[in-house]
Parts: sequence; structure tokens; C-alpha cells
Amino acid sequence: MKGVLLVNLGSPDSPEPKDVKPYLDEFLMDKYVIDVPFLLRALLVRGIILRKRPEDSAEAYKKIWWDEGSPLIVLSERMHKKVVQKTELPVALAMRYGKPSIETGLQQLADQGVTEVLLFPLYPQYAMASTLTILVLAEEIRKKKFPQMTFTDVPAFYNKPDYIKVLANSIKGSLEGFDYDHLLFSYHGIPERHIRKTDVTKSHCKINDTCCTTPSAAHKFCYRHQCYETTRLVVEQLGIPEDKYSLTFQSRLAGDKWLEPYTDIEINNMPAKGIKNLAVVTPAFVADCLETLEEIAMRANEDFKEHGGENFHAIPCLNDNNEWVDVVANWINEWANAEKPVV
Ligand SMILES: C=CC1=C(C)c2cc3[nH]c(cc4nc(cc5[nH]c(cc1n2)c(C)c5CCC(=O)O)C(CCC(=O)O)=C4C)c(C)c3C=C
Ligand SMILES: [Fe+2]
Ligand SMILES: [Fe+2]
Repeated sequence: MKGVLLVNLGSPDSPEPKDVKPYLDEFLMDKYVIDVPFLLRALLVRGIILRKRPEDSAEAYKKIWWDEGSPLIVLSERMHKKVVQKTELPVALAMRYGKPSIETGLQQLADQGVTEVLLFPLYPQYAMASTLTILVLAEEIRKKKFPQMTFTDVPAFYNKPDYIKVLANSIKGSLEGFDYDHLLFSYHGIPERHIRKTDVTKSHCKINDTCCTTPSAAHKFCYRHQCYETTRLVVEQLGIPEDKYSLTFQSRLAGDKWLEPYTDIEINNMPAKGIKNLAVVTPAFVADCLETLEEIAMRANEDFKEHGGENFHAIPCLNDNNEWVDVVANWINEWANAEKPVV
């Protein structure tokens, strides 16, 4: 019997340092997130980052936390519930870090007699710190606990026409009544090293002006190319002129060189360039979370205005948008009814 596991990133159990610390430990000790040898990673994470960051992150989480819990979890649950209503298959929801775990999700499916699982990472663009780590962990768990199961993966859907259409429609709807000077596409950043590591050609990704727009087999796993493509396809669909939008990367951690340009720096420079009314969309996330609600809708908003900006509009993620739910349910139903991969 077939079934589906939707997987997103996850959140701490509460916005208190005692819960944020173990969550960050699980997250940052993942070798696909901080990809250095174990001892160095442990020194960095446990010896340096986790000394101060849990308190700071907890403060940020407190600002966005809802009565029902973490927005990321609550929104993913709402989306999951709607998807369940639109498909005949058992569909479970899991998180890569924290709860509900991937093991719990697979157990729920196994309890319903599922042996063929569609693994659905809820990330439009592929990255080793997001998509790959889900697939690797799920496979480890499968081998140990559910050897009778088989997996099919939903690949990154950054350029799929039905996804682009829903994203473009959602941006258009959200921008109604907001006369923007500029639309910023802000994607979660990753260290440049991650791009080189996932370059299957081992020579294409130079992270320069041309590599991500020059055809290459590397693009199947190039996060930067996929962010450019999502942006290109959406602006094409919405007819947004070239001088009215740009693309940046947010949420960098100190240390490595991360993908540029950086969202915070670009936003702070915008008012001096005449951009007074700014809209920001965050297409690396399908559900609103700390990175969209606190970093963008609160912090970037304040910074923009402190630097002379006037109006700031954070466009919500797709969340439980009905059109998006339909797309997800369609992909699932296509897989349910066919032997070939869905998307
Ligand atoms: C080395 C560090 C990090 C990499 C690489 C990274 C990649 C990455 N992350 C997401 C999605 C999310 N990240 C979120 C929070 C978050 N991310 C990092 C670090 C890296 N992410 C940290 C330390 C945190 C925790 C918060 C903080 O202390 O700042 C979230 C929000 C979670 C929530 O509970 O709301 C999401 C979602 C992607 C898609 C990605 C690679 C492309
Ligand atoms: Fe992150
Ligand atoms: Fe590239």
C-alpha cells in the first residue's frame, strides 16, 4: 500500500532556552548543515554557538510564537490536514528536527499498512542542509526500523509550472493595494561551500555571474541556480520589469562565506537608492517561520524604516493556501495512480 510523508524543518518544543538549546543542538550537529568533521563541529556548536545562541533565539521565537505553538508547525499541520482531505492515501507529517520526528511519521504510515512511501521534502529548492539531510535520515531509519518499506522522493519543485503559478498568484494577491517600488526575493542563505559540494560535475559551480544561468547537469542540485530559476519564472509570469525586483540570501551565520548578496545589507541600502515602498517574498519556505516572521517581517521591516524606507510589506508563504494544497494533493494523486515519478 502507498502512503506519503511530508517533511519540513521543525521547531523547538517551546520558545524557552531549555527547549531551544536541544533543538539547535540537533539541527547544528547535523553534518549536512555544519559540514565539518565531527570534533570541529562539536567544538563550534557545543563549545561556542550553544553558549549564547539559545537565549537569543528563544527571545526571537517568543516574538512570533502562537498560542497553538510554533507557526512553522501549526501552519504545516493546517496544510497537512487539508491535503489529507484531498487524497485517498495515508499522509503523515514529520519534521527533520524536533517533533513529530521522521521515525514517528514512518511508524504512523507503517501502522496503516503502508509499504511504498512518497517522501516529500517541503522545500522548493534543493540543498544538502534541507532536502538531502531529510532523504539520508529517512533512509537510515528505513534500513533500521522499516526494512519492508520502499521510498520514492519528490524532487525539488523550484521550476514546476503548477508551483510557480500558485506562488505567482499568491504574490499578486498579497500585493493588491500595496504600490511597491521594489519586490525582493529573499531566500535562506547557505555557505558557498555547500554549492561546491553538491556540484555533481565538480567543476561547474564557480558562484559567479554566469554559472547559474549557463546550462549544466550541476543545476539539478544547485541551490543558487534553483533560487534564480524560481525568481525568473515568477517575475516572467507576473510581468515584473527587471529594475523592479532583485534576489538576496538571508539568515547567514558568522564564520563561512555565505551566498551573496545579503538580504539585510541590500535592504538597508535600498532607501538611499529611492526605494521607499518595499515588498519581500521568501520562496525558500513554504510555511512561515522564524526566518520570515521575525527576521523579515519584524527586523528587516524596522531596519528598512530606520534607513529611510516608508512602507514594508512581507508577503506570506504559501502555508495552507488552497491552491497550493491542490498542487500538493495533485502530485500525490498522480504518484498514487502511476508508476513513474510525480514531478
Ligand atoms: C549552518 C547553518 C544553517 C544552514 C546551512 C541552514 C540552511 C537552511 N535552513 C532552512 C530553513 C530554516 N532554517 C530555520 C532556522 C534556522 N536556520 C539555522 C541555520 C542554518 N540553516 C539556524 C541556527 C536556525 C534557528 C534559528 C536561529 O537560531 O536563528 C528555519 C525556521 C525554523 C522555525 O522554527 O521557525 C527554517 C524554516 C533551509 C531551507 C536551509 C537551506 C536551504
Ligand atoms: Fe536555516
Ligand atoms: Fe550554479
